[in-house]
Amino acid sequence: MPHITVKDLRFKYGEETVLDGLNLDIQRGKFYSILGPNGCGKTTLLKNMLKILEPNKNSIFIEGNDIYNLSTKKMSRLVASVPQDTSVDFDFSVLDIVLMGRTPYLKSFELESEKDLQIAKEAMEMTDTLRLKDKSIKNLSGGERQRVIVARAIVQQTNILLLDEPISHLDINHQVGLLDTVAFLCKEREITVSAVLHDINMAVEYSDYIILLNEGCVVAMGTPKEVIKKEIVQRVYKMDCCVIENPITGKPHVIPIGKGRRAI
Ligand SMILES: Nc1ncnc2c1ncn2[C@@H]1O[C@H](COP(=O)(O)OP(=O)(O)OP(=O)(O)O)[C@@H](O)[C@H]1O
Repeated sequence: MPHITVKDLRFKYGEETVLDGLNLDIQRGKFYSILGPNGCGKTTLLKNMLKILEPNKNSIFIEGNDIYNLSTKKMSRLVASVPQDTSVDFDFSVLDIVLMGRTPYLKSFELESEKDLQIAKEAMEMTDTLRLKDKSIKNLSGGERQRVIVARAIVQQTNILLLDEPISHLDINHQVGLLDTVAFLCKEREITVSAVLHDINMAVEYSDYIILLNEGCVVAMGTPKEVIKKEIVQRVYKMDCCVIENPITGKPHVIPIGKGRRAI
């Protein structure tokens, strides 16, 4: 059975159709990247999978259970997420923010245990945020804050991780570090990952499968080699490009050709 099934998912904001009958089978322990041009519905899809937006009955199933019928508490033990906007209004320390990921496991007013602190410490080491633990979340850079919110999602210890542009604020070293961590969780702990990414080449290197969306529909889904082809990328992103083979990994590598780029 797929870990997550999306069946004919349709979603409208008012009269505007944004998701137009999506079908996906997402397998356990695999890394899926969700790609597609701005406004094609990637975040809306993730928000439906998280029940931040209310999906229709019989349209999203986790381990065979219709999420329509799952409580918020049950959902928070099944799915952790990193939103696109990681800004936090409250003046909490980084450690407090990370520990919030343990809330689904605590009773009302119960304090975190030594084990919770240990889980938080491990996640902070994985995301290179431990040295920030006593700082206020309000005083972090965008990239530091993004890594803290990833740590919070990791401590939730769910089998599903949904990430919305998790590397958008990170320098290249932390981009690779973060995707390495997520890929490690995927492989070693059998966590299912769906990450919205804009960097096609990063997605190719880290994903088992790519889901390519356009105008609320799945245009292609498959391995990076199956999906990242010149004709498909040019058509969906409406731009000229060439796709070469990455000399190190043998995977497809997209080189965009802007109007200002000259051939040698
Ligand atoms: N709250 C909202 N109310 C009305 N329309 C919305 C709302 N949120 C998003 N939309 C519209 O829905 C469409 C899909 O938005 P969504 O955020 O899912 O796209 P996306 O693929 O994640 O885009 P991006 O790559 O720019 O983040 C867009 O046309 C957007 O303008």
